[in-house]
Parts: sequence; structure tokens; C-alpha cells
Amino acid sequence: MTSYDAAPEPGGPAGPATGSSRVLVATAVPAERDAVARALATHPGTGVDVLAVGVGPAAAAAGTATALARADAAGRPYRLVVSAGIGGGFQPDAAVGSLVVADEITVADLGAETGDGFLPVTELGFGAVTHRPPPSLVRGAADATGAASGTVLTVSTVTGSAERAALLRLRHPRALAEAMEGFGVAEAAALHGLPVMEVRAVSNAVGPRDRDAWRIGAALSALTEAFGKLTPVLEGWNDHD
Ligand SMILES: O=C(O)c1cccc(C(=O)CC[C@H]2O[C@@H](n3cnc4c(=O)[nH]cnc43)[C@H](O)[C@@H]2O)c1
Repeated sequence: MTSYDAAPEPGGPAGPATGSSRVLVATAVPAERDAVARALATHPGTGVDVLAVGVGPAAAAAGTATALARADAAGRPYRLVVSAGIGGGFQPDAAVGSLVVADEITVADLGAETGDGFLPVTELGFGAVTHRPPPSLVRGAADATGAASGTVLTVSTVTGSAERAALLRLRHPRALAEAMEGFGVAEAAALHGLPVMEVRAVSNAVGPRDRDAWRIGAALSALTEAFGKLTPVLEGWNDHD
């Protein structure tokens, strides 16, 4: 079953009888949702739902948590959550049009500025800044799609300068891409005790803002192609890490 924009209604149509086979894919915007849905349409009966939950970590966390709670209440819980969409790629490691699977989902700007630099919220004694997807799932996804695996950063502000891009890479040397939802989706999944992964098709280079250079169409096509290969991996994966 593929859902659009709202969480599946409790007791609603379609979907497998048992809840344990279900996977939730959360995108930011409808164009990304539709790109994933095009691939899911070639794999009918998968039990993979895709929702557009909004742009940014707060909308992503709220929308994902709501979908997970509704599914629980309906007695048809999800077993895996995927954050997916387009993203910025750090050059030269993640070229425009390429695919990145996160082995770490890290929020880059949750913390405090101090006289000695940025302190992540964990160093202030709170919360988390990183979620780690199951290694076997990351490997399976990367093998199936040809994606590179590395850290995907979650930012509330799209990077717009070479200086900021360089600073992010200095703080996160394994970062391949940045986007705006992964950490929010991961926090919602963690709240429900579920594993999470993130897949990004690179639409633009992280760096000086040049919106005309964003290759959104190519990235959305790459996302569709990726989910064509990824869907059997999501279906077949079991949490035995
Ligand atoms: O204008 C369109 O047609 C269109 C179609 C699909 C998606 C978009 C977006 O603007 C999606 C915003 C979404 O993309 C992520 N993103 C993409 N590049 C970056 C980046 O360099 N830094 C951070 N985030 C990026 C992000 O997750 C946004 O939610 C437009």
C-alpha cells in the first residue's frame, strides 16, 4: 500500500494483515513522495507506505511520530522507518545525481555557540545528536543501489557558503550529504523503538547558494531508481544486528 500525505487510517483499506511487515518512508515534499511512490507501484503489495511529512526536522519528527502512533493505535505497527528525499552533496565525494545512504544520521546545528566554538547538545547534558541505522541494512541498501555510505547531516538552514560547508566537514569529516529531515524522522523512530535509515539523492552541491544549479529532476529520477532496487531490501531485511 502507498499512502499520501496523511497516515493510513486505522482499519483503512489495503496493507498486509500483520503489522510487522510494514515500512514507513517519510519524505519532505510531495514531489519526493511521488518519486518514491513511482518505484513502489512496480512492487505491488509491499507493505511500504510513503508520506510527505514536511520540510525541516520539526515537521519531520511531528509527522513521522503521528504516523507511527496512528499505525500503533490501529494495531498495524511499522517495523522500520526510512527518511528519503533529495539532498545536498559534499564535493567531491557525493556528486550531483548520485545516491547516499546514511550510516550515521547527525544533526549538525543542535547545540550552543560558545566562546570556544560549537557545543553539541549532548555536551550540554541533553538528548542525542546521532542515530545509527542498522549496519546490515545500510550494507544491503548500498550494495543494491550502488550508493555511497557515510554521515548524512540534518540542518535547519540549507548551507549557502563555502565557509559553512568547510566548517561542517571539519566538524563531520565523514559527512557525504546534508538534508533537513533525517534527524527528526530518526527521533520519532527512536521514540517508538524502531530502526531508521536515510537515503538521499544528491540534487546540488553543498556550498555557495546557486538554486539554478540544483538538478531536482535528475535527483528525483535517481530516487525512483533507488527505491526500485531498495524495496526488496526493505522487505527482506530483518532486525538481527
Ligand atoms: O522545486 C521543486 O520542484 C522541488 C521538488 C522536490 C523537492 C524540492 C525541495 O526543495 C526539497 C527540499 C528538501 O530538499 C532537501 N535538500 C536538498 N538540497 C539540500 C541542501 O543542500 N541542504 C539541505 N537540504 C537540502 C531538504 O531535505 C529539503 O527538505 C523542490
